[in-house]
Amino acid sequence: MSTQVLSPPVAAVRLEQVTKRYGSGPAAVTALRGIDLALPRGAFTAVMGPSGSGKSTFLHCAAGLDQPTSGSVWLGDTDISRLKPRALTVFRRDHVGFVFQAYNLLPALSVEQNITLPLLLAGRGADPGWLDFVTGAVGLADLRGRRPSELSGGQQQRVAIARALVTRPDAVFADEPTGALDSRTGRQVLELLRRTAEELGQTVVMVTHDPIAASYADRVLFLADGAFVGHLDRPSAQQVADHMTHLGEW
Ligand SMILES: Nc1ncnc2c1ncn2[C@@H]1O[C@H](COP(=O)(O)OP(=O)(O)OP(=O)(O)O)[C@@H](O)[C@H]1O
Repeated sequence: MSTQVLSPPVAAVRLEQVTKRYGSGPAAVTALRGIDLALPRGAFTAVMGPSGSGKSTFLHCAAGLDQPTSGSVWLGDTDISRLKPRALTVFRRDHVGFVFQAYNLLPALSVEQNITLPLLLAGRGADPGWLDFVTGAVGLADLRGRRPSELSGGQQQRVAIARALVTRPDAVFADEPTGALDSRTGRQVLELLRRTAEELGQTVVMVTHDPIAASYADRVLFLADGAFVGHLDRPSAQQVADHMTHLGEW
């Protein structure tokens, strides 16, 4: 009888003993304290925590925008903490999607040109089927020729989400993606992020201050003083808010 040995699936995002210190000597600040974390493919994860708990630092280290002081960060099967700056830039462009509070669209380019910009920069052609799918999924099929100035804030954020998805990245990292939107438009953007995880199997990691935004995630991780101190699965906004009050001021 043979025994089949199945290797565990590779996590989309994995941090091993990640520490981040800013500065040195008595003024040094330890923003992340030995983070160990593995996020499965296709999961929508929200990260919450009080101001100064290390959320932005975590996102920047996990997404390869900043280097940890020690420890390793893996995206798919690549240890990005070992990459040299040039290789890291190329890796990020091809394997990581970003959505920020500011949409960062290029005003002179059309919706479609903004969406396909990461492919252009990578010297890759767009797969027309995937481009159509992504553009339709974010509800922009009829607006492909418009300029960003001819779009609402929510529509501009949807262009940014499509741009983040177009390379089929290992993970999409979102930093307060609804911070500049009214609550109704914000909910549509959150619903879209949730659908990209559910329907496209896209791994999404979102940092937010907003318990309602966090309640759209499969799992909410709580960060306090540079360490993860708990999580809630598919919580309501009220449960997230209650948990946050236990962590102190926010
Ligand atoms: N470039 C930097 N130099 C020195 N200290 C920094 C730097 N960036 C962040 N810090 C410190 O690291 C800690 C974590 O900061 P970080 O911005 O990651 O927290 P945060 O949870 O995102 O905060 P907020 O919710 O207020 O945006 C804080 O004490 C902050 O003052």
